[in-house]
Amino acid sequence: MTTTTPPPLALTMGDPAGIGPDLTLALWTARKALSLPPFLFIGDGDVLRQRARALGLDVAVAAAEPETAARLFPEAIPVLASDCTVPAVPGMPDSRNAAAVTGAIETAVALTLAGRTSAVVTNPIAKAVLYEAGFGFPGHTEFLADLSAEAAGGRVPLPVMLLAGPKLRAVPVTIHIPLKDVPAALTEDLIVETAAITERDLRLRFGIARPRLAVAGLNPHAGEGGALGLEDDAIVRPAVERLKAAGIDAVGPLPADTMFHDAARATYDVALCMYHDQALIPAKALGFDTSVNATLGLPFIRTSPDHGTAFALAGKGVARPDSLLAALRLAEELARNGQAMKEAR
Ligand SMILES: NC(=O)C1=CN([C@@H]2O[C@H](COP(=O)(O)OP(=O)(O)OC[C@H]3O[C@@H](n4cnc5c(N)ncnc54)[C@H](O)[C@@H]3O)[C@@H](O)[C@H]2O)C=CC1
Ligand SMILES: NCC(=O)COP(=O)(O)O
Repeated sequence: MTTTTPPPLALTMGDPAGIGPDLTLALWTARKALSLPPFLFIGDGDVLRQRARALGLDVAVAAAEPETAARLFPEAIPVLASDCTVPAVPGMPDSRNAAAVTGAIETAVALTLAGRTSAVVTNPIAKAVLYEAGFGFPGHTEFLADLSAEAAGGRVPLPVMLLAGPKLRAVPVTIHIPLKDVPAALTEDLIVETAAITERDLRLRFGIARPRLAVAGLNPHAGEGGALGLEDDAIVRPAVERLKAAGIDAVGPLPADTMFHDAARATYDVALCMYHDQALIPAKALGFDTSVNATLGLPFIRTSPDHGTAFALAGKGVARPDSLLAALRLAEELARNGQAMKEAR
């Protein structure tokens, strides 16, 4: 059993004009009551100071390194600088600050891979704002996979998006692509690889001894025997058969419209969905404030709130910090499980 204090979580700034700073401040202000896990905020300290003033919060901010963050945390928000180019105005994103946003993510990954922070927790980014500045990835998920290549042995790992909440865990097999491109992107291999990563991470990181996977069909009624689409029988069903042959507890293809009600959800640990909204609509409908977006398949732990930048709420003190809190707690738990696994080896 270890007696050492685990490294802090690395919490990235996200879009400085979004609600990330509000949520960070709200949680830190309630740190004692919440027994908040210590984090190192990677971003612009002035953004936190200015937002605290706007919200009437008495918050101290202190320059820190991972090694000093936990000691400083009771008195101040520890900040490792990734500074904005122009002042951040709540609700008014500016692509000139893109380098500070993406730089914070890069730093968080590097620190976590080096073992100096225990997990990456990301505040929301606005994808379109980053695209304007030339960001070449659809979102965090794909960017984080790219940043993992060296640590993963030189190959960009397949990142798996998991929405995890108290009522549902759901994984979209295809992620940030237009709906019209989904059928072509959906292959037997992609389903099998995504399912295998999900099964392994649920077992090893989440401690579910034998995860039960429910695999959704792509088409209405899972294709209705081919009358409503061919992909379910041609692609999804053979993938499920391969998973079963590999010893994974998988069923499907299931009609997606009847797999998210209470009784259906009780029969599985994770729903494997064929496209983004098939997974994220039920996840957010069942737990917008309690679900966490975690990335599986990476050589480090990453979690995030399930929501976005909510620009209309930034600087107003009304954004709910529950999902970010859940993300910090899940990151702490997964890091603890990972540490216990290492020590048990
Ligand atoms: N992990 C990430 O970085 C994510 C980023 N996004 C980005 O966020 C931007 C805005 O996306 P939207 O689709 O508008 O989603 P959004 O999640 O920002 O907002 C959707 C609705 O939920 C409300 N809302 C969101 N978070 C809230 C909170 N904590 N408390 C109270 N109400 C909250 C908003 O006011 C809005 O009505 C986009 O640029 C998108 O790319 C979206 C999802 C995740
Ligand atoms: N809708 C979920 C989302 O956009 C989050 O994506 P990511 O930035 O975590 O890849």
